[in-house]
Amino acid sequence: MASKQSPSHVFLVCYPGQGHINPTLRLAKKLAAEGLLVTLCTAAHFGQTLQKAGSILGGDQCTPVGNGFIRFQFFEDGIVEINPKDMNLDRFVAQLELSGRPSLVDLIKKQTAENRPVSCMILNPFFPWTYDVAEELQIPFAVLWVQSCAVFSIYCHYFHKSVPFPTEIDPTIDVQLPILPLLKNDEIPSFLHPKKTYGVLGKAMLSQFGKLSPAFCVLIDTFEELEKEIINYMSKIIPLKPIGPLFLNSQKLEIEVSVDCLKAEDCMDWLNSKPPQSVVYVSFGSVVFLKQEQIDEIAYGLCNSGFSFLWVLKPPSEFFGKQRQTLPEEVVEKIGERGKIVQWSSQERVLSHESIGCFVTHCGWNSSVEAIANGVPVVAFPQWGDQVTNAKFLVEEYGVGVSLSRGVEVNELVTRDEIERCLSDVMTGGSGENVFRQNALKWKKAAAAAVADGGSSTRNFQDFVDKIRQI
Ligand SMILES: O=c1ccn([C@@H]2O[C@H](COP(=O)(O)OP(=O)(O)O[C@H]3O[C@H](CO)[C@@H](O)[C@H](O)[C@H]3O)[C@@H](O)[C@H]2O)c(=O)[nH]1
Repeated sequence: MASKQSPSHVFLVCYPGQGHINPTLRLAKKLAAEGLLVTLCTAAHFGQTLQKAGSILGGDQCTPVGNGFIRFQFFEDGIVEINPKDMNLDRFVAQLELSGRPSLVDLIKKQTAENRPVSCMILNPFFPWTYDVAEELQIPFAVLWVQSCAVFSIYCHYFHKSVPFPTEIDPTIDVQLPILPLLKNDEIPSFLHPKKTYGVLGKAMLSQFGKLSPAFCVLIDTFEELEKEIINYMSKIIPLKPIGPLFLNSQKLEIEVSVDCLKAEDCMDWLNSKPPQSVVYVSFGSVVFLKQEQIDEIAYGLCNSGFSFLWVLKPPSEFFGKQRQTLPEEVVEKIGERGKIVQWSSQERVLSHESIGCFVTHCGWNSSVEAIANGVPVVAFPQWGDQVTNAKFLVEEYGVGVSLSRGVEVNELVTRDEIERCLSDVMTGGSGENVFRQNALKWKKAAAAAVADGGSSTRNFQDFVDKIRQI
C-alpha cells in the first residue's frame, strides 16, 4: 500500500487524438484532485501540437490540482520524420507502435529510477500494444473507454463471435445483440463492416478486446441512467464503471490546463448577442472532413433556414492530405452577422451557452455526451466508426433529434432542402411541443445527478480511487 509521503502514481497513456485526450485529461484532473500524482502520456508529435496551441507543459513540470499534481510526458513516435506525402493511416499506426513501444517502456522505468514508481496505468482504445507494455512491466492497469457502452458491447460481441455480423458474402444482415435494439448493417460501428474502409483501426480496436481480461476495471465516459440496461448486462462480463459525463465534473475543478490541438477562437461575445435557443452550432469534431460539395449544401441549408449559426471549419489535416474547406461566396455575402465561422471553438462553453438551439454533429462520442449533458438537441450527421451507432441511439433511443446521414459508406449527398427541413424540425419542434428539447433537458438533469455528490458516477469514481489507493 502507498504511504502518505508517496502518493499513488497513476500513469495514463492516451492515443494521439482530440477525441481521446479530452476525456483522458478530464479523468486526469479528477484523479489529481484526489491527491494523486497523475502523469498523462501521449505521442511526441501530438504533444508538441498541444503545447503549441494550449497551456500544457511538457517534461517534468507539474500542475498542482487540489492535493495532487498533473504532469505531461511524451513518448517518441517517429511520426514527424515521415514525409506527409507518404503518410497514411496504416503507416501512422505502425510507426506509433514501432517507435512508441520501446520509448514508453523506458519512460515508465525512468519513473522508478526517479523515485515515483507507477502504481497503475490507465489505457485507451486503438492502442493494444500499450496493454502488452503494462503486462511486460507487471503494472496493474485499467482502461478508459471513450465511447458508449453500447458500442463497447458491439465490439465485444464481434470479437467473441457470439452473434452473426455482416460478412462479405452476406453484407446486409441485421445484427441482434443482447439488450440492444436491432441494428441494421450500417448502424454497427463501420470499422466492423466487411467493406473495411478503416481496417487498421478496426483491427487495433478488436485486438484490444483480446487483451482486456487482466484489466482491473474498465471506466466508461457515460452514465448509468443513459445506458442502464446495457451497462448492467456488460458489468456481469467485464468490471465496468460508468463515471461520466467526465466533462461535467472536470468543469467544476476549474484548472487551467487544456488540450486543444488548435487555439479556440472566442465566440462568447457573438453568442451573448443572440436570443436564447436561436443559434445552430455546427461542428464535425477533430477528424471528420466532409467533401466540399456537402459543405456547400449545408451552407445553403443554413442560409435558407434563416437561423443564426456558429460553424467550426477546421483547417486541413497536417498528415492526411485533406483540402481546406470554404463556404460558397454567395452564402458568405448573404449571411452577414447571422453566421460566424471559426477554426476551433471552446465546444464545452459553446454548448452550455443559452443561445444554442441545436447542434449539427458528426456524433463522435464526446460531442454526443456534451450535447446530451447540456440539454442541446441534435441534427445527427454521422460519417464512420462509432458515429453511425451513436446517431441511431441519439435519435431512436434518447429521442434528442433527427438524423440526416447513414454514414460515409452510403456516400449520398444530403441536399440543402433536407438540411433546412431538419433544422426547422429540431429548432422549432415542428407543430407541437419541442419533444427533442424536452428529452435533451431530461438527460441534462440525469447527467447532472449522476456526477453530483452521491450520484452513480461519483460513487463509481470513488470506488475506483479507493482501489488505486489499495494497490
Ligand atoms: O471546435 C471544436 C470542435 C471539437 N471540440 C472538442 O473536441 C472533441 C471531439 O471529440 P468527438 O466529438 O468524440 O469527435 P472526434 O474528434 O471526431 O473523435 C474521434 O474519437 C471519438 C472517441 O473515440 C469517437 O467517438 C469519434 O467517432 C472519433 O471521430 C470534443 O470533446 C469537443 O468538445 C472542441 O473543443 N472544439
